[in-house]
Amino acid sequence: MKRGFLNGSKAKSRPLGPALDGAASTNNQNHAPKKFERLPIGKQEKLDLTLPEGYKNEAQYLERDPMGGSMPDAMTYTTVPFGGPRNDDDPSCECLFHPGSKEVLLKIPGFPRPLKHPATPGFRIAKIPGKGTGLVSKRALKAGDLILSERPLVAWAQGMPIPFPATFTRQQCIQYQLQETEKMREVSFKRMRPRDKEAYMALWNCHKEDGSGPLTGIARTNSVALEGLRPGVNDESADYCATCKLISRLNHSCSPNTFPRFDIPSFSYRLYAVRDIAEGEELTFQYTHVVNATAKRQEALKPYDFTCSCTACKDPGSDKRRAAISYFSQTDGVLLTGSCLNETTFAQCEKQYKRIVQEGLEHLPEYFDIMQLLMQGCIGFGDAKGASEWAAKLDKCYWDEKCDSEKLDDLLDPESPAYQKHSLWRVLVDAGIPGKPVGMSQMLKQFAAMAGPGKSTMLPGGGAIVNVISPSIEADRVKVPIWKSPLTSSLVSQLYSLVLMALIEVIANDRLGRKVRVKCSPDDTVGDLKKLIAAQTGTDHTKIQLKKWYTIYKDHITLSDYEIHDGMSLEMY
Ligand SMILES: C[S@@+](CC[C@H](N)C(=O)[O-])C[C@H]1O[C@@H](n2cnc3c(N)ncnc32)[C@H](O)[C@@H]1O
Repeated sequence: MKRGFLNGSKAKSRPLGPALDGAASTNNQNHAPKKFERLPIGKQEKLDLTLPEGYKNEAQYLERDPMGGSMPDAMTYTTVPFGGPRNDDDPSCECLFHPGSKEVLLKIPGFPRPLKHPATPGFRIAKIPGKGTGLVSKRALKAGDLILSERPLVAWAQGMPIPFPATFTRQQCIQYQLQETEKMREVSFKRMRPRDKEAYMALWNCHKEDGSGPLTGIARTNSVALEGLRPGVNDESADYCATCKLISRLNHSCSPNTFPRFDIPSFSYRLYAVRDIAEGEELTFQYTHVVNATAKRQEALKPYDFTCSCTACKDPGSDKRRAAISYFSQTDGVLLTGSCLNETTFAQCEKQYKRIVQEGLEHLPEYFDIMQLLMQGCIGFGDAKGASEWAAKLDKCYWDEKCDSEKLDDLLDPESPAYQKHSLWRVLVDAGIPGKPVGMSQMLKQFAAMAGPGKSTMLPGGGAIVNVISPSIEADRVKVPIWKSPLTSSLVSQLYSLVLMALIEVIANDRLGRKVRVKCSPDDTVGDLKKLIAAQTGTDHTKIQLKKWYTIYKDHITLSDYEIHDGMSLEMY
């Protein structure tokens, strides 16, 4: 499962989930996988491979001294805790790391720290009709309750540095990748304790006939995304997939009621309830991006050999609500901040919150974001009671990495003096009620604050160019026009919509068939567009060339002069 399972697009709402031990979306294309490319999602066509004579995988895999660090250019086998388990009950995890990952852990004082267990376990293992084994709540759980903590059995690099014979087709490369991956994992497996080996081999495997070996098949069925350990390799494919004895038994739901958050210092997952759960209810997780429409979700779940029959899959109104959730978080929601809400946009945020709850999508980052906005809006309107109710909900979102209880502490009591001192206190009442003017400089400051340090340029004469980098849309760019008259708060929110509408989306295709989608303004120059592409791909913008047929686009010419329009595809070299 790539619960948060590794479905590969936006880290923000990345599903965990089994099966996705490899998230390349390019598996149908006829090119060799790149150096760290993950194994593609889904079942593969099994092929008999004959290697070219004398061909050998030269990649280096080292079993190092337990306290030693990584070697450049070599993968490292290691056990957490380093040096092996400290006693029989100490959970251990066998790892295959990229260079640099082990160093991240060596720097953490007291690594690995003890696991944080709930006072009483919140689950039991049970047979679930039609789903095999699963987990069920042992007692009534509240949103934010810790259900269990678990160190994975294995944490393996998803993309391995496997060189491919030049004569191989893409499908042959994938088969070779499966075979070589299995060999590397066998070394790791041999290092495990007998009872951990047994627990691993007892897990479900839906990749028995596609050329995946047993270790890889089980990892592809059960692994959970593990991020944040790849300082040496600037490539998403260099993330890890972890397989657990318990969490890997969670079955899928499109409205999951749990989320496993990985805690690096203790090298363990903490499984939280994301809403109230009744005693005896099945505990579930998402295997794929659940904001997608039903048909798309069912397609993505095919490799797991089941058809999802959860409430959302059967509710004809669900797709529309999920599309509205997605649309809001990628458009209006991106630009709104607590200090620029008004009655209308606040009401839109409330609707977004209700849709998320109705769809049972509390595990998504969007749930935390919208509640934060609503809390800030209440502060801006001078409503401490309303704000404290949102603060109390936010304070329980332990599964979300943005949850910071210390910051919320002061806001739990509506009588707290922290409200009067808050930088947003009554800003919407004092400066932004409909009809009251909001200064140009105030609006620009809001845009600049959204963009973050160094992302905006104030223009002489009163305009600004702001690059808004939001977690959900990675490189959106907003041009704030020169605005001479004072603005009311409702004009400001209209302006946000206008700015969004004015943006076009251009698709840059590279030679390997990968697509980079960029939102930009028709007034942008080709040079600007290259910078936006570079911001998404992590490449140097001066090295990018954009073409369409025989036209090589020149940096100083605008997109509208080249008649580049919304939805147009360009070739990128
Ligand atoms: C990661 S395993 C989950 C644990 C598994 N049920 C077991 O017995 O070990 C994934 C497999 O569980 C089953 N499964 C998961 N979610 C399901 C669902 N919503 N409906 C039916 N089967 C499901 C499928 O067989 C899937 O391939």
